[in-house]
Amino acid sequence: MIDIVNVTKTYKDVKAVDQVDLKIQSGEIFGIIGYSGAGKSTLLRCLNLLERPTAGQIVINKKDLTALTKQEVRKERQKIGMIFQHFHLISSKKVYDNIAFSLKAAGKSKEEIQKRVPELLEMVGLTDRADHYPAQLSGGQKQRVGIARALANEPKVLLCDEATSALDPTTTASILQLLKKINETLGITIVLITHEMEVVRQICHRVAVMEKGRVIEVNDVYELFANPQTELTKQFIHTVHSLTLPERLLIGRKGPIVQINFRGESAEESIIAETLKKYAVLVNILHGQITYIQDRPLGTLIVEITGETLEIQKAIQYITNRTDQLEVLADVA
Ligand SMILES: Nc1ncnc2c1ncn2[C@@H]1O[C@H](COP(=O)(O)OP(=O)(O)OP(=O)(O)O)[C@@H](O)[C@H]1O
Repeated sequence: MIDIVNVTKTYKDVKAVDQVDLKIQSGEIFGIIGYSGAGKSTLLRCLNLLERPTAGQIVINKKDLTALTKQEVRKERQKIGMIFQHFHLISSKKVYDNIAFSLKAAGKSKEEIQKRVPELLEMVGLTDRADHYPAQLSGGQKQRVGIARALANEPKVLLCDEATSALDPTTTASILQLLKKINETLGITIVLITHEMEVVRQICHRVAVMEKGRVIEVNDVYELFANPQTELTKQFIHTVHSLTLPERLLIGRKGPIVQINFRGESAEESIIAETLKKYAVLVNILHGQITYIQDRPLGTLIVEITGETLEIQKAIQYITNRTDQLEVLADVA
């Protein structure tokens, strides 16, 4: 659906985007995560040619946008909606007219506009706010207007530029749910950029991690959480799923302390109970967490295992075979 082919964007001596290759599938919610300055916004803006790549191609639905004239690009851009962190609404226009504005710009008739705006208001849950001005709305409501406006001309792709970064966690969750609904019911491909792993966890199917203009890791979101390949990805994951054991819990222990990572079905099985039945060990749970990603559990448990050395070794081997990963955090001397 969207092919980003070896795209580079340079500003004087800054390589904001550096040889990025990505394929985004139709109907996907694709996240791009990175710290400030990683090049996310620039890459996103290259997708609808708000920024023209210095090198490389943007191919959407088999059409190479980088090969089109300015006028042709303007036409293609109508098939790509965009929403922004700070909403970019017209403050002097009411909600209804903010949405009608993009329909007018696309040359829609008065009748079409009168039919379409109420549909859009209903879709984003703002039917009763049509006559309000942006200043009379909450941040979440403003973003809903932004979404309605972006969907007005029935785009195939929706680009989201840090769309929830200005919102509180509850409002963020409701906007993400709305985006998910739009993706599922209208089949629109969504590309979103964010610096928050929680946003990726909540709605993305796949994600690319960016650093210094480059994509350093791309994966299905669950796989990325379960098996991160780079330090930066691990840092992002730790913001959502991580366990740090207080130092004092490591002192005076009688057996090894192990961290067990469970994924998929193994997170829901009674592996610890079965270990206790099979081997003469005691398992003392010190810390634990289960995170759900795309409705699949990813669990981490930190336990102390005590008993005879041989039994402990057998128990560790058994747990290792049954789970995704086991790491001995502290062994007894
Ligand atoms: N118009 C511009 N002129 C010059 N340099 C730019 C321009 N836009 C971006 N840059 C530079 O390109 C790099 C990437 O910026 P970009 O905004 O794409 O990163 P980002 O990951 O989206 O960060 P943020 O989340 O802070 O917006 C930065 O070093 C930035 O200073």
